Amino acid sequence: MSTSKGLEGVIVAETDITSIVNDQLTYVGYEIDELTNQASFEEIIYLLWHKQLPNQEQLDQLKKQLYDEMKLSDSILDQIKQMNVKDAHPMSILRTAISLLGVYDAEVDDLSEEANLRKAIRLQAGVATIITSFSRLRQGKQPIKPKLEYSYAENFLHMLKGEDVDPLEAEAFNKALVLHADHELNASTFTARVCVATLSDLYSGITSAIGALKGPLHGGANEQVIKMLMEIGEVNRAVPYIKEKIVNKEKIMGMGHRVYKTGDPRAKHLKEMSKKLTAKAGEEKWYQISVAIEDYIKEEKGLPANVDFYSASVYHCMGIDHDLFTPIFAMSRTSGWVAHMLEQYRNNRIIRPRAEYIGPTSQVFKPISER
Ligand SMILES: CC(=O)SCCNC(=O)CCNC(=O)[C@H](O)C(C)(C)COP(=O)(O)OP(=O)(O)OC[C@H]1O[C@@H](n2cnc3c(N)ncnc32)[C@H](O)[C@@H]1OP(=O)(O)O
Ligand SMILES: O=C([O-])CC(=O)C(=O)O
Repeated sequence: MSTSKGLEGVIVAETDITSIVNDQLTYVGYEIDELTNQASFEEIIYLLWHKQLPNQEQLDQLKKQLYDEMKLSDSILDQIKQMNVKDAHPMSILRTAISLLGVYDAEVDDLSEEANLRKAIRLQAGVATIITSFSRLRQGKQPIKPKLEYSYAENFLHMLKGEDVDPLEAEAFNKALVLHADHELNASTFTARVCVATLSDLYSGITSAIGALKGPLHGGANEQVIKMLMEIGEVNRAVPYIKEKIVNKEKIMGMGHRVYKTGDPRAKHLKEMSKKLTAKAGEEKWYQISVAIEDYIKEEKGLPANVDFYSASVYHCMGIDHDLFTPIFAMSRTSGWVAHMLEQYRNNRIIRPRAEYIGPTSQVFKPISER
């Protein structure tokens, strides 16, 4: 048996959802650049779940379904209020609240495609309401209802902030949702697929995936990036700060990728939005510090910025709390997790690799009195 640490380069599934070839990313065969510049997040949800772009009627129906499911029941809201909302990390709250949605779904164990698509809508809508309601509750404010005329991105910002939505922020946020929607067999998507390959349910799959996304080597990196930018504080401190980290053999968050070697094609879009939004907010230094880090790491270590790097300054300049950055990633990625779980159910076999045993052998058991 040969091992591949971290399963690097191992192909364990065929998929017709997302492809990464020569550092080019496509969703169902559409180039990510084209989708980012032209598509709404709702069109991406439809594309990932149905493998085709929606027509106007299909899109309107999806938007209405999402809007209808964006109202959380009082019992779920009451239980969120009972959680440790002041101190717990929002990813822990989200993981628990998504699991609760499954507790209240009568068709939780109906694994038919029709039931799974209904559950998918509840999950995709619920994740937005959970994050925004929780965020308002911990500030002592009441949750805000969605608006039918708003897009998914606009509704999230509206339900979070309780204000009219700024068009540039809505554009940036929609792009971020499109860019984070799916990414082949990343760690959280693989986790979701492993979970449902036992024929467990969709809520369990998303709950497991949120747990995997939370870590700083994966989705949790975006929160670590903003922490780093805040610690650096001024542009002239960026390079000395990074040099010290490298000397101490610490990883620079938002840099490097398992699959991309020349560059993450999503990063440039977020970089562009970071430039625009930091300028609008009069906080250009976050963009300038980010560019200084990116250039230095590229030159010194040959590592590219990944999707988590520039999303940090984008969300910061939109006034979003830093600990909500990873939940926002989860909100977008719910669309991809669902698509992959549907694919797994359609052609399922339990996922059960092997490990090579390297521990002691031929041990003789001694009763506890002799140990
Ligand atoms: C949405 C996402 O999940 S994107 C990734 C988000 N995660 C991060 O940004 C965290 C920082 N990055 C990393 O930890 C890694 O690059 C990962 C987890 C993304 C990929 O990990 P792997 O493919 O296992 O690469 P691995 O960690 O083995 O790194 C290979 C080499 O590059 C170095 N390296 C990789 N990333 C970084 C980094 N961010 N900073 C400094 N050095 C790095 C490693 O130290 C290692 O060097 P060595 O060969 O001299 O020991
Ligand atoms: O693919 C990966 O390993 C991580 C990543 O970029 C993502 O999940 O978007």
